[in-house]
Amino acid sequence: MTDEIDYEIDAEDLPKRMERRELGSPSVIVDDVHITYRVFGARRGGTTSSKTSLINRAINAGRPDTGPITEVHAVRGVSFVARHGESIGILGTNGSGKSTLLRAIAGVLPPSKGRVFTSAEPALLGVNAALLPKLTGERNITVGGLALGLSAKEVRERTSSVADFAELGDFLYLPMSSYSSGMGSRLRFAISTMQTPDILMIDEALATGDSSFRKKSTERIEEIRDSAGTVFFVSHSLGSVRAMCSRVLWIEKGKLVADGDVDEVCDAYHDFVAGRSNASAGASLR
Ligand SMILES: Nc1ncnc2c1ncn2[C@@H]1O[C@H](COP(=O)(O)OP(=O)(O)OP(=O)(O)O)[C@@H](O)[C@H]1O
Repeated sequence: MTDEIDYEIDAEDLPKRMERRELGSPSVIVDDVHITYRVFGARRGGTTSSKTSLINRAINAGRPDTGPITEVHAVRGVSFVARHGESIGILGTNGSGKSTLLRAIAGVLPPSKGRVFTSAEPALLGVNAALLPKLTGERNITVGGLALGLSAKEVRERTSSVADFAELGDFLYLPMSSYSSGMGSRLRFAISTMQTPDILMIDEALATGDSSFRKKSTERIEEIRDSAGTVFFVSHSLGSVRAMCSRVLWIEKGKLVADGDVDEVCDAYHDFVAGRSNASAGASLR
C-alpha cells in the first residue's frame, strides 16, 4: 500500500543529514528475540485443540470462560548490536513488529525467547507515552520529569524550557485533553528529552510535528547523539529516516530482513513497498 510510505514531507522541509560519528561501545544487544502475544477469547484460529480445551474446561470449571487463545508471533528471532552514537531507523510495513520490538528493547514487553541487554534504562517516546489527559501540561511535565528520575528542584528549573520547546503557550495550564495532537506529541518529545537519555526510542512521535518542530527535534536528537547516546527511530517517513539516521533496520513479518546503510536499506524498502502496491493494483484490475 502506498500509504505505508509518508511522501507528504517535502525534501526542503527536512533538516540536513546528520553527520557521521565515531561509534562507541555497545548500548543495546538484542539476541535472538522472539515476542508472542496471547490473545484471549479469539473466535477463529485458536491454538487450543479439542483435547486441551477439554482439559482446560475441567481446570477452569467455575471460572469465567475467556474462550480460545490465539498466539501472534510478532517478532521472530531478531538480533543486532547498537552502539553509542548511532541513530537507528526502524522500517517495516504495517504490523511488521516495529513497535513491539521497540517496546521489548525498552523493557515494557518481556521477550518470550531471547535476551535484550541495555547499558542504561531506555526512554521510550511513543504515541502512547504515558501522559495523563486530565492533568495540565505543567503537571504532566512534573510527573514525567520525576518519572525520568529528575529531582523536584530540577523539574521546577526545567519546566519553562520544556513548555517553550513544546510551544504550548497558555495551554501549559490547561488539561492535556484540550491539546491538538501536534501539541501532545511536541510535549511528549519535550518531556522525554528533558533529561539527556542514554538510549532514546522514538515511535512515530514526530509524525505530527510541523517543519520547524522537526528541525528543532532533529537538533535535539543530534545533541543526544553528541553526548554519545543511541537513538532508535520508528517511522513510515523515508525522508525523515534518511535525514535523521545513520543506520536502518528493516523488519518484515517480525523478521529482520536488512540491517545497514541508510540509502541502501531505504531504497530496497521503497522498491518493496512500490512492488507490493503495483501488485495489488494489478490484482484489483483483474
Ligand atoms: N497487544 C497486542 N496483542 C495482540 N497482538 C498485538 C498486540 N500489539 C500488536 N499486535 C500484533 O503484533 C504484530 C506487530 O504489531 P506492531 O504494532 O509491533 O507492528 P508495527 O510494525 O509497529 O505496525 P504499524 O506500522 O502498523 O504501527 C501485528 O500483527 C499486531 O496485530
